[in-house]
Amino acid sequence: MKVLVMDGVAEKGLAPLRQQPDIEVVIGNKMTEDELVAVIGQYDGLIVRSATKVTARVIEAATRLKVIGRAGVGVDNIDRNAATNKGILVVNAPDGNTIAAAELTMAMMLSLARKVPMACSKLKSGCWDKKAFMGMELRGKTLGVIGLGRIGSAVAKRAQAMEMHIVAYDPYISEEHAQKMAVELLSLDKVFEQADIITIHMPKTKETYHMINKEALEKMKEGVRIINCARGGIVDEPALYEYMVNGKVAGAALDVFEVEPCTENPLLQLENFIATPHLGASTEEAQINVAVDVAEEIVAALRGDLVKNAVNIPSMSPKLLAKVRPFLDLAEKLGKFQAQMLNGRLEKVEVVYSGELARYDVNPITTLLLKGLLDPILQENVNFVNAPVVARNRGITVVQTTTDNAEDYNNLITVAVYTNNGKRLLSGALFQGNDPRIVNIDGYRINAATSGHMLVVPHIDKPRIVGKVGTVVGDKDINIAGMQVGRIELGGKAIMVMMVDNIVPQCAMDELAKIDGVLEVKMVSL
Ligand SMILES: NC(=O)c1ccc[n+]([C@@H]2O[C@H](COP(=O)([O-])OP(=O)(O)OC[C@H]3O[C@@H](n4cnc5c(N)ncnc54)[C@H](O)[C@@H]3O)[C@@H](O)[C@H]2O)c1
Ligand SMILES: O=C(O)CC[C@@H](O)C(=O)O
Repeated sequence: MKVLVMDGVAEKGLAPLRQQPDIEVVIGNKMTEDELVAVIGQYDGLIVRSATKVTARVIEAATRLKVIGRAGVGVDNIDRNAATNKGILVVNAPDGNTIAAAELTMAMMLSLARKVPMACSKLKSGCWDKKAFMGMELRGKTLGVIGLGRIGSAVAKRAQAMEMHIVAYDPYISEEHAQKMAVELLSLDKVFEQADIITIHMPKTKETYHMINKEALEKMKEGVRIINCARGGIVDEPALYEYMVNGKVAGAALDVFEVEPCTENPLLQLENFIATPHLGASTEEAQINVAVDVAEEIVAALRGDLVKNAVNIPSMSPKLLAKVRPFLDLAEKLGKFQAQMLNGRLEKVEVVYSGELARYDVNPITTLLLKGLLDPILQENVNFVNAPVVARNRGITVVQTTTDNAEDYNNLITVAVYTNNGKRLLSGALFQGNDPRIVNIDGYRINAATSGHMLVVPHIDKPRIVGKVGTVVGDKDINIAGMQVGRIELGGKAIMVMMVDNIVPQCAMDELAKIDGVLEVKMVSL
């Protein structure tokens, strides 16, 4: 396998990749989109920071690519929709540069308050000017944090040590988190009204694009100071320029710009404006951290293991993953089983999670079930990343529900698939926490393993059917390893599940179908 590493990702952090004997690491130089399009087809993995743009064209040309890793947080340089549609996993390294970005924010705040960069450059130009650089203390001032995630929280904590009062706006975090941090959660307008300094720590999205615009600046305090170490484009730069020139904004510090690299921006001419060239993550520690994190994720993804920081699939903590993992395997097997039992065009999938499972986030389990179900029946590659999108694109309705009632089991996954020819039901459970079993097919109770080859024969419950089926299979020199028969009532419909050591050939299946009382014959290999 080959992994292309772009954008000067720290070599020291690539050790987890370099240690893999079957993975070749190729360090790429800066490339245009066309150049990347020309070479990307050779790679199984790609690692970028922010400079390389992984566009839809690049993804289209990436015929073997399985994973794109971002050595950092923001994935706005990667076309996630295109990657998801193609089944390419996108992972990031969200924790490694939190402190670096928070410390740069503190540096920006202190620089704005004490005008350090301006005083320094004046002195270096030969002018000892004490009067021009009267500063402001941070103690007692109100800091408005917009986006109280990892970096926003780290900034709040540091600012509290400087005896600042912290208010924050973040519609997606809990009151409890804010309370724990001793941060007052307010509406955006209230933050604008109260803050002496505003610092931005959220992603660039449709919602946050130009959030700091004329209207917002109008609502802020006279003499406000603004910091953005998150993403360019959240601050409307011409509006900021206008409000700095008219004096409403006393100072601003930007590490990120709408267009980067940024060397021509009018803001750079302003005395009270501080700029750095996207240095938030530029510490040796952060670069090694993010490189190690992303390299480990790439290895996991290429090995088919679940990753911790996927941005286009449901993620889970390692602790939760350990608990849920056996259910993921069971769900995939149930999907695969159903795929081989299907008769007709798939229209709807209903999954019911019962018992202890109802306590977990079941979305990833449904995703694996869909992968198991759709991958064998579709021409396109269906994986953990694109399974829900593939189902949606094909008009297959997916419904999932949870219930505490698992009948006789501690946990139970029941999947009903609906086709134009009717409904097929299958249930599986984990016995003793890690022994996956199929416990019900179309309402017939059975107890079958989720591995190997199975001949599934719905039939009429009457003498000599089992024997005849066994004879046909035996005549083909196929060993029968075990058998289960499930029936609801004597003489009614029943199901036979025969565990066989080899796949039963089609000619034998045709012969079986002709046996009087046999209703259907399906070969299932898990
Ligand atoms: N300058 C740099 O080099 C650098 C380095 C690291 C991270 N970053 C950027 O910093 C930002 C924050 O990173 P993080 O690790 O703290 O991410 P995070 O995901 O931990 O936090 C982002 C927070 O923003 C909040 N948010 C989302 N939409 C919002 C909205 N409309 N209004 C208010 N809050 C909103 C989220 O709820 C979340 O709490 C990201 O954009 C990241 O790309 C920049
Ligand atoms: O890689 C970098 O230098 C910047 C990373 C930063 O913007 C991020 O979002 O993690």
